[in-house]
Amino acid sequence: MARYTRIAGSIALITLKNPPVNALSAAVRQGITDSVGRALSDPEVEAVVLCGEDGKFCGGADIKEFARPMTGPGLVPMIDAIEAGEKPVVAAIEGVALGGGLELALACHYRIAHYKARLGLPEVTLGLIPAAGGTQRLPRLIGVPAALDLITTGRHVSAHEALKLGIVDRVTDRNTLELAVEFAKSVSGQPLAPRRLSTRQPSCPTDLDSFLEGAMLRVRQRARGAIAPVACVQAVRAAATLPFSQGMEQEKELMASLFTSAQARAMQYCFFSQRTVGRWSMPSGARWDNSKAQPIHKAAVIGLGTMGRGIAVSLVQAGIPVVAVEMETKQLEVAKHAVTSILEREAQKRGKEPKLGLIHFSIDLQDLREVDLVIEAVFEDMALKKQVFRELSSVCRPNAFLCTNTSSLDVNQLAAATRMPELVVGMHFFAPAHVMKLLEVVYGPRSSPVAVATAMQLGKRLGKVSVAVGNCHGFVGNRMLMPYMEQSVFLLEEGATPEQVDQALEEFGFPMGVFRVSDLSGLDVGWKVRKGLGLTGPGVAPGESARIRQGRRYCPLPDLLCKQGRLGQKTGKGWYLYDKPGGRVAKSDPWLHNFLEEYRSQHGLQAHPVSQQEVLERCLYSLINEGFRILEDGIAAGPEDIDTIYVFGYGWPPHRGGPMFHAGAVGLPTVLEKLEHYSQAHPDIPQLQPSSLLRRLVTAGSPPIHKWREVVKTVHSQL
Ligand SMILES: CC/C=C\CC(=O)SCCNC(=O)CCNC(=O)[C@H](O)C(C)(C)COP(=O)(O)OP(=O)(O)OC[C@H]1O[C@@H](n2cnc3c(N)ncnc32)[C@H](O)[C@@H]1OP(=O)(O)O
Repeated sequence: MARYTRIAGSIALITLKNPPVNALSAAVRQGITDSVGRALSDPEVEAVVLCGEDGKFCGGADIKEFARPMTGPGLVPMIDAIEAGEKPVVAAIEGVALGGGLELALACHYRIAHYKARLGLPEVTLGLIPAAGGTQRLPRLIGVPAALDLITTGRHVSAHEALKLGIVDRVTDRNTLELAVEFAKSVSGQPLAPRRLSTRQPSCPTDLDSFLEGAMLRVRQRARGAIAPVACVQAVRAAATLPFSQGMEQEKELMASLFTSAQARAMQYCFFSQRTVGRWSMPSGARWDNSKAQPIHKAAVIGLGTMGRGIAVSLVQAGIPVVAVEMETKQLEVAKHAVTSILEREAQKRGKEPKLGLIHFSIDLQDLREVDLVIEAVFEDMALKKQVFRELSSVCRPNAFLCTNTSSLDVNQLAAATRMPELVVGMHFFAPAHVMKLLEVVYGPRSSPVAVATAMQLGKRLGKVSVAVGNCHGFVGNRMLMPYMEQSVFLLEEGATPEQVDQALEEFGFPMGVFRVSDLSGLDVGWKVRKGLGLTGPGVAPGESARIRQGRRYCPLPDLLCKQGRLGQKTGKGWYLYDKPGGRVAKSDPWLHNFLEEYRSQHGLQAHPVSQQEVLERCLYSLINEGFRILEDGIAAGPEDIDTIYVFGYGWPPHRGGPMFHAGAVGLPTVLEKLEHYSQAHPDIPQLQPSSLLRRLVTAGSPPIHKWREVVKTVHSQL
């Protein structure tokens, strides 16, 4: 709803009231419509101030209403009435003005923002366009290039950037409402026509066509297959080339085709999943709302390789003092130089001073005595990590939280090496750790709820999307990746090329196919893991067949490439060829194609044409199947957790919701049928055998994804 009050004699104050973000629900739209009508018809009112309760202007249209039939007044007529009114309306923007919230502010004749406010049109991240006039008014206010940037990326801008761009008229560190009221009085009686954005001409680049073509190319590259960014460009083109009313018609048509699309559903599911994972729970019954996080005043990172450096940068950027530890002076100096450069570069990008004073570099573990939390990021070796945890346990305060950044090792074994195993959790960051949004918080059987709550809270402070997961090899993300990667190399044995597999995955929407990713991260990473698991190297029993391990099919191709020194981009060759070591542009490598042919003939393998459909079904359904096993095992609390991990950490296209959402969208019976088909064709690949949870869900009539937890619960209660 909206509250109407009269203040300072002649000012009508309209306050949006819909906690927590004053979203524009039907009741709020009705409240605004009624209040604006009242203010315009009251002869004693000279001007209007529009604000939001509790320091938040407006978080936009009410996303929860999107799935229901529309009721109440429409957003567009409400907004148009404000702009057309004969009394000045000033938006007092505190907190957020996002989506429909910013569109509402754009219809006001003046905008005043608190310096901490954030503004933006994030509809594209929900699979939509800003269709309450945002695509038509913003270009008319700040010009086509700047508007296109905001609309196609959905990024939020600070109040100061908004002022520079011309979105707001004033930024204040005073009481925004008081200033807005003073301002409203000062502009009362001034002509309103120039303030109505719908009447302005947008400023366009001289080469508009080529500018828009370039923009279209970029959005298509950035999010392959996503339809909303394309519609954003089309809507802004309409703003640049058509009169306002026709532009609005186009905006409406484009929105109509997006609103009910599968992509919009998927992206809105992602939005709510991100919030669902914040309400974490553990099988013990510990939850986000009954476990209290401890404050972290000072942290430490031990091991300053690529991951440790990124984690240290993340902590410093969040304003947390850090002790950064390496074992030897020489390594410490190299790391210090690298971390300082990243901090300086990142600060420059944000127009801020680097917080170099917050980081202390050391080779002395005694420097960790005062810290509240340590994140270990040493080499991925169990014996070494255990040694580090033993030392940390004796050096650190008894109540210090000890976290490991391991990507797959057993957190419980590390906990066992300490005096306080309940204070040990995994904090699995993703490279580069200061950029990637995902954090897997891994709890072992002995991790205390306080330790989990503290790691989750710290993740939030670092700006991460934190997901609490159970302890198993590879946790959630990497565990699901294993069958996916296995399928991709099996497909090479059967006749596919890396190019074909990558193309299929990239057309599905991944930014990079599996082989390009492998070249980028280095083939030796997986090689080391496989050695550790006894799948290759000295751990393999003598006489064991090259293509069978532990009784199941194994593909030695990645190991063979590693043995030849083909480790990916860093050596200039891997699955692809690069112009030099460290080169980034992947080219097809005839050597590799010959190598594959020789390998197949050596092992008596008959190559057959592999279709794009087979690539997708085998790679994606084996990954999804593992996701069902993870749910069955209680390693992830729900499908939303898995999907959030994949969208934020593994490049799963958000417009496809995440692997588990995708399974639901394809249809669980179809996924089951395909897995049955492929597992019959490949009985030596157990990962293709459908999980019992998938079977149960299909038997239960394939309920919608938000009901899966109930089926999982019945599985657990029967165990
Ligand atoms: C014709 C169509 C015209 C316009 C279309 C639109 O306006 S689409 C909506 C555009 N707006 C957005 O995309 C903003 C979405 N919200 C956010 O980005 C953040 O929630 C926000 C506002 C920055 C606040 O972040 P914070 O971290 O403080 O809170 P949190 O995200 O946990 O949200 C708190 C609860 O509010 C719910 N919520 C947030 N925004 C909306 C919304 N627009 N509609 C409905 N509900 C919203 C959110 O789900 C949380 O509730 P919970 O029950 O915990 O899930």
